[in-house]
Amino acid sequence: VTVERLELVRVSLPLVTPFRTSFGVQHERDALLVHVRAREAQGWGECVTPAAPVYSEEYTGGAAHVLEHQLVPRLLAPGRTLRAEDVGLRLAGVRGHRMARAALESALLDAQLRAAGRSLAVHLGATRDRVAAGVSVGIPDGGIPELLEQVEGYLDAGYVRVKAKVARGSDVAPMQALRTRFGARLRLQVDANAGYDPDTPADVAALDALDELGLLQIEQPFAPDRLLAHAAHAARWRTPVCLDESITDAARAVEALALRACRIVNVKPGRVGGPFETVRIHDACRDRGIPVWCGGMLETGIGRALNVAVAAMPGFELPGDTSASDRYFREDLTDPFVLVDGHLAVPTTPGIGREPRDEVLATATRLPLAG
Ligand SMILES: CC(=O)N[C@@H](Cc1ccc2ccccc2c1)C(=O)O
Ligand SMILES: [Mg+2]
Repeated sequence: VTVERLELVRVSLPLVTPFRTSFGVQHERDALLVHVRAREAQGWGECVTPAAPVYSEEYTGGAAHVLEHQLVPRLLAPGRTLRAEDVGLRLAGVRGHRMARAALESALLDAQLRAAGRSLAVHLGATRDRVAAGVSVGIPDGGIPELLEQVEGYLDAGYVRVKAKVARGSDVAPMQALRTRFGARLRLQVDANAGYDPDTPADVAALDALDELGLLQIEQPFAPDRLLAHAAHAARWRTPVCLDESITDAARAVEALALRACRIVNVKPGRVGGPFETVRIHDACRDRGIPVWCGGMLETGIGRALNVAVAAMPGFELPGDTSASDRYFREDLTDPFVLVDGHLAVPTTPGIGREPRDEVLATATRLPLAG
């Protein structure tokens, strides 16, 4: 497509319930979107960074800065007519900033596919027209009683599996309470968001105790770079280790698998640099018989639309965190994703199949990057 105007759009959406993880608590989603106006069509992408560098090194202010001062100028230097497939090449000289890149690449791909009248799901070779939805449950302020209440509500809503956040001091007891309340049949996994230290005996003891609870996975117990530590403990545990923050791109995924650091991968298009790196990770895991699932970063409907199309790809055989819009927002930025029989419908219209609603955009701040 030929880019005529490129803007950053920043909008904050309140969360329906506070979302606490081992790295902090969120009360709203401060979203950063890339809006591409090309001659042929418009496109939208979402940068999944948190407001602070607590999940990875990236954060929204830094992403906005690197997009404005580094990524967009490089992208448009050779000329404004380009394909989404060229973004990786044009940004090849830049290290990291994968969440910022992902927003740019997916916005361009959205515009390109809209211009071609082709849905993202078809473009990605999706094989499903609806995807099973799991749910990620934070550490509630109200402790175990509130956790049981929240999980009950999500199971009633139809979510097919529950992922519970764990952290030092909030791990074995709440998970045992879920087992006691919902029985061995509850499809339950945990996500530590890198909150434990492999060299702290008490931390390892807590994880060893979680390993006794028949969980589907233990996600990212240790820091993202500690692949050997994950491998050492994965070998001791019955419960498969899933990595999220560690898996920054396909090359890292291949190394993590070769080191046996994990047996499952949480793939997030917004984390790994965009749809094309996502396909590379999907293919690398599939070639090695490693199941993947699509994680979430509290995206608005823009990022959620990308995730749902990705979750419909063949290798995404495990339910992910692509929950319905109302899990996070009373009013989504786009038409909502609604849970039906525990599944979300994959958009079939051109591009990502969602765009921001004008009334919510009215509250947004715009930063022109190229025009
Ligand atoms: C659904 C889920 O658990 N997501 C992340 C954690 C997470 C939590 C809170 C966030 C807030 C702002 C941006 C990104 C965030 C990511 C995860 O899988 O590890
Ligand atoms: Mg995670």
